[in-house]
Amino acid sequence: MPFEPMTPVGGDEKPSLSRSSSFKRKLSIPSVGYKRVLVLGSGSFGSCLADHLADIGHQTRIWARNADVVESFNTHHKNPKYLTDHTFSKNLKAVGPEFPSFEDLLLYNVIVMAIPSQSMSSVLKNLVPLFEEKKDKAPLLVFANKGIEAGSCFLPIEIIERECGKDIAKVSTFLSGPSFAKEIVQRMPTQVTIASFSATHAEQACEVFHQGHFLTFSSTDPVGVELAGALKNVYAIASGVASGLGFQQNTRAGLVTRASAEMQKIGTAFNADPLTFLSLAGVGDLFLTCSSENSRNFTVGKRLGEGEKLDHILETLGSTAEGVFTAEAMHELLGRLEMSAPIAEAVYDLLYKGATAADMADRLMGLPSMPEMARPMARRSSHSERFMQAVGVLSPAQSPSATPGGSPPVSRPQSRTGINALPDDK
Ligand SMILES: NC(=O)c1ccc[n+]([C@@H]2O[C@H](COP(=O)([O-])OP(=O)(O)OC[C@H]3O[C@@H](n4cnc5c(N)ncnc54)[C@H](O)[C@@H]3O)[C@@H](O)[C@H]2O)c1
Ligand SMILES: O=P(O)(O)OC[C@H](O)CO
Repeated sequence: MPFEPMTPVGGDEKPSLSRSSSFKRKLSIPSVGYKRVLVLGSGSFGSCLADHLADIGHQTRIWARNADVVESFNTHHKNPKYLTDHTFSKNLKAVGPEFPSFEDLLLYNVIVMAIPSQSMSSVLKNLVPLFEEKKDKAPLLVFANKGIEAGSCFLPIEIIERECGKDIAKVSTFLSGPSFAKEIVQRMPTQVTIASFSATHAEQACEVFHQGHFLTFSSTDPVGVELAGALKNVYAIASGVASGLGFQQNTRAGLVTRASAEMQKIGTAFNADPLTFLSLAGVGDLFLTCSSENSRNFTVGKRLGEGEKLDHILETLGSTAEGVFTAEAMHELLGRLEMSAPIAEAVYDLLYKGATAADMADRLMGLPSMPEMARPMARRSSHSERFMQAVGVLSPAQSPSATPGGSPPVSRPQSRTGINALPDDK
């Protein structure tokens, strides 16, 4: 589908927030100018981000692998499967069901990927010829998925490095934070983090998305942001279980706080900045997802707590609950890290080992008393070191094998909060 000349959609006129609620802000032209954006993935999140980007003036195409979805977007401005009540921006056009050709991919200067983490790799492979051709002039890449790949236990940035190389991984950007798609399409005020090892790319991505109802904050801690986004889904399942069992606010607040401590501890092993876990992508998304039935992960947990079987829940959920896969990957990862995280482990046993919701509650409330706060400890594993070396944030000279008798220097600032290492660290 050819592009018009690079002017704002609708000429010089600012697009209006036609479907906004009482919260209306004047739109401004993004400071990076209008872009040609391709959104890959036409589920809830890809659709809502494409709607936002088209509405604020970017020439936006959404790729759907289903012909009916393409037809419905282009004819009725509707997604027949997700966010079905919403009428999408008339400026948004769909392409597909075939993946865009190499020549078409050359037209875009921003590519947003909103494919569930377990399928991300297969879609990413289609972009490799583009990256090989464009080398350091690759389009700005924004990844919006929140999960860990089962089997490899890879974060999205590691999948990118594996499929596309470290040069692409280093400039990729990751959008995360408290952001239910169904609220974004209603133009409810939403705030997110966009992170990259490249501050320039993170800031550029922020400028593409930033508008009155959708605020962006940049970060240079993509690993912390991705870990937080993936892990909160597992803890949302735990919080849902508590709700399904009939527990109330004390339980949830305690669970979320201990979940935050587990997340910081795991983050430390990945050399993530502990402060990231206090950000929008950290506690922001953790609070949101652990406290709302609009969360699919919370819903899975709640239905398990009420006694439903996992297979039936997943068959009838109708949308992706990343936490189910991430719980399995996290179990494997915790083993490799030689680290315990009792809540995450209890979710794994509930999903994969036949434990019941009541078993889970007994186990977590049967933990011994312990100091709540412990000194932070950097517990980097060979898993995280391999990855950090691959993307160039750790040189081989800094690895433990090159540092007789001790851990290598850790480049991130040390936490003063003291809550990122739990007292049961081995
Ligand atoms: N929905 C939200 O509110 C929300 C918010 C923030 C982040 N996210 C994250 O965004 C990611 C996508 O979630 P979602 O809510 O859009 O999921 P969804 O279940 O609503 O949709 C998933 C979409 O991906 C498509 N898809 C799956 N495998 C594919 C493949 N191999 N090739 C092409 N398309 C494929 C499906 O057809 C579907 O359109 C997840 O990682 C999720 O955690 C979602
Ligand atoms: O519906 P969930 O549980 O996948 O959560 C969606 C988003 O991650 C919320 O920020």
